[in-house]
Amino acid sequence: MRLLRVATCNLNQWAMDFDTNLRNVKESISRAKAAGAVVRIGPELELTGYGCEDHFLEQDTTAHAWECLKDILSGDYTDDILCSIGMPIIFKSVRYNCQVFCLNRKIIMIRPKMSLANDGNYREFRWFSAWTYKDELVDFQLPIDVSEVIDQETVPFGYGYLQFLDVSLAAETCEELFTANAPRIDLAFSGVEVFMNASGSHHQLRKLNLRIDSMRDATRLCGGVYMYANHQGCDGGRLYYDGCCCIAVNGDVVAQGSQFSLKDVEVLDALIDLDAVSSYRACVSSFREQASHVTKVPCVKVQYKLCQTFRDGMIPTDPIEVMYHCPEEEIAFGPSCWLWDYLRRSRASGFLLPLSGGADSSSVAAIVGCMCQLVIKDIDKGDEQVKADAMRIGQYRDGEFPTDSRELAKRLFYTVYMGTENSSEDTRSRAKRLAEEIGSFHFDVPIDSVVSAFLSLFERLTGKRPRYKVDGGSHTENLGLQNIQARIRMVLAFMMASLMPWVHNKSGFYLVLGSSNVDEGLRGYLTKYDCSSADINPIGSVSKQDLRAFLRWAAVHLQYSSLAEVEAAPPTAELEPIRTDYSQLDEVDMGMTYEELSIYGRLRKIFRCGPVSMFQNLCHRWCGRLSPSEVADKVKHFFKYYAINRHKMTVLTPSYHAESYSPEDNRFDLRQFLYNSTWPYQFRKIDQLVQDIDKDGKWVEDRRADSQLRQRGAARPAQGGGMGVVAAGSANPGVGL
Ligand SMILES: Nc1ncnc2c1ncn2[C@@H]1O[C@H](COP(=O)(O)OP(=O)(O)OC[C@H]2O[C@@H]([n+]3cccc(C(=O)O)c3)[C@H](O)[C@@H]2O)[C@@H](O)[C@H]1O
Ligand SMILES: Nc1ncnc2c1ncn2[C@@H]1O[C@H](COP(=O)(O)OP(=O)(O)OP(=O)(O)O)[C@@H](O)[C@H]1O
Ligand SMILES: NC(=O)CC[C@H](N)C(=O)O
Repeated sequence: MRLLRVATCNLNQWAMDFDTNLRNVKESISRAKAAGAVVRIGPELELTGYGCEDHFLEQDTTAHAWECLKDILSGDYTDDILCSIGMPIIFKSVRYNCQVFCLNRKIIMIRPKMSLANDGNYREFRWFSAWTYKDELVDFQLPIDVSEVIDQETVPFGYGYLQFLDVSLAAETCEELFTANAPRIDLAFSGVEVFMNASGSHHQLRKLNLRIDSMRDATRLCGGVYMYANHQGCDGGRLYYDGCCCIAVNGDVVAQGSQFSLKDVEVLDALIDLDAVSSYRACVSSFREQASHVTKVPCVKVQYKLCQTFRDGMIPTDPIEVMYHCPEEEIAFGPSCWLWDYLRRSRASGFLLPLSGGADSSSVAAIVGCMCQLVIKDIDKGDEQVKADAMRIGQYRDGEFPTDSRELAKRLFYTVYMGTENSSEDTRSRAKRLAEEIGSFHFDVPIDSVVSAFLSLFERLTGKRPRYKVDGGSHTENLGLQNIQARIRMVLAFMMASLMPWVHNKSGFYLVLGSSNVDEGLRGYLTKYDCSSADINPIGSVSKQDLRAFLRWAAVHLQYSSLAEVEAAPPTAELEPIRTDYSQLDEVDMGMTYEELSIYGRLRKIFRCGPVSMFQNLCHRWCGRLSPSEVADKVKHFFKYYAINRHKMTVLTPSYHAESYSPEDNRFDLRQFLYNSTWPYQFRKIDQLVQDIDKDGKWVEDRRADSQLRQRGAARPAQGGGMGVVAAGSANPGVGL
């Protein structure tokens, strides 16, 4: 029996912070060795951090990565352990995203990434080239200072595998796991048993199963061992890399790391029986057939043994049940870990949140509360890094440290209710109760005097005083009066965030948290530069529906029981006067429900629908419920407001990326922001389609019959009728992960 102990890791790297990154890489190698592992893999571009973006264009970045690698190779880190280390490398003036294989203070091979990630949040082609040459490995001349230290001039560079005396291994870098023509197929046919995947992969709600299924499928179809390493944390941007390093063997996961954690380094190891891999492959007839006439893959022969032979007490690691968090937990833990990294790295002293007692800001408050709970749990478990960070941020003195999440929240979390004459006692008291449950330092500040000061100033200036709609004012007056309340809140929030530490004899500043959600952003149902303009926003790409589920979950699991009431209340901005016959409600104001908004959002972004194809899809989906002309009205209404308000996305507070239908304009959903909001061409086409449908009524009948059949469970493929129908509820995003 050939036994191989392998180790993979989650590292919390920080783009461009070479000290932190190098320390974590070294720590992970030391821990892998301590566990007896002879193979260690780290995340993609771990020495620089994955999110360096245009810093990759600077020669310094690559040069510093080489300096860090030289440092590692100068010590005993790589003695008796094969390490794959991720870094950028320039070869013949072209930059590649590489896994560098090191053993016993030498570099034995460099494998450049062959399929770059370029969808959604990823833009690797902007900084790197994909390696496409597959025929042979080429010689790479090492930088002179590295060459002198490790006494080696060149190293094989390119696509290939490492043939040790007793095992063969190869890289498959992040995106390559998800490509149709994955390298592992030819590699497996060439006898490679261990695939080492260095990843930089971010969290997105409900996505983890795609990653795990890909690894399971990869090793189920090809046999073999799959080692997956990932970043974990906020490395300086909107993404949260969600770790979950793992090891899979022949279709089973045998080790799984955490998805959300405050730890800087997590190492996972497993003992693998490699003979089980060859036995698994050799028993599949079709695998044998295909492997017998495979294209030749270049390899580097290494005269070294990595495996151990069986001894008593050496038991290969058993398969485990994979653990998935439910979406509510993902919303709780992902954003709270991201906030913790942001807080400790920004060197701020805490957060300030305008807390309205509504669903959105209450969700953000609960996420900060969850962050405090996680910090206390990790301190209890003995995590010295978390403890040191918490002591510094909370400004604990004389060896004191936090032991209670509410006490910690009191130090690093201000919440402010900023009521006006339009606010209700319900929201005011809900905000207060939630603040008590979380432990935040809460303020209840009436802002009417400031609002009326502005209105008086305006009146002095123009001789006119606007009135609310309910008092006979026009739409413009009504909006103006709402927006001034909202914007005053933003100014006060920033003022308090910068001055409250001074008031409380503390150093530093607080970061203002925003709480607009993805649906409001898409519809533009927010005041530009009001409390939606903050420093960072943990829920900016979470949908209202998911937030409501989260609130129900958090009421129980985070023990903030007031959230149940928050969730049950109808969403309202409370910017207009409440009368016996009128109270402002979000869904009425918007002219659409949050549920509808979520559907529009998914169709627009995930399924790439313009107005016409959205109309076609919804005609099908809502058939029997709405007539085509009603569907047309709804779609036009949505696109009109989406277009009018798109400019608001350009100044959206940077927010945690959680959703594949995020309309975030800066990095993810790149579109113009000045539209013809009447969409004349597209709306005319929709009108024409409605007319055609109405003309013979046949289409409606067909669709109705279809829908009845479906309801009776008579599943049959959707008859698109040239309508390009997609299932809006489908989990298949059809875009890069
Ligand atoms: N094409 C364009 N490019 C760049 N900027 C453009 C623009 N068109 C308008 N603008 C600018 O945008 C302004 C209009 O946007 P904005 O000032 O936001 O005002 P607006 O969108 O008209 O009104 C805000 C809406 O948000 C709602 N709301 C709901 C819930 C909560 C809150 C809240 O704040 O708490 C607000 C409120 O009820 C109202 O319907 C214009 O006055 C102009 O300054
Ligand atoms: N009375 C208030 N006190 C403090 N902050 C407020 C108040 N009203 C609104 N805000 C802030 O402005 C943001 C936008 O207000 P809006 O009425 O749109 O709320 P929302 O987006 O529905 O969120 P929520 O569900 O938290 O009320 C809120 O999330 C909150 O941060
Ligand atoms: N860094 C990458 O190659 C990313 C690949 C893929 N889009 C993911 O999220 O996992």
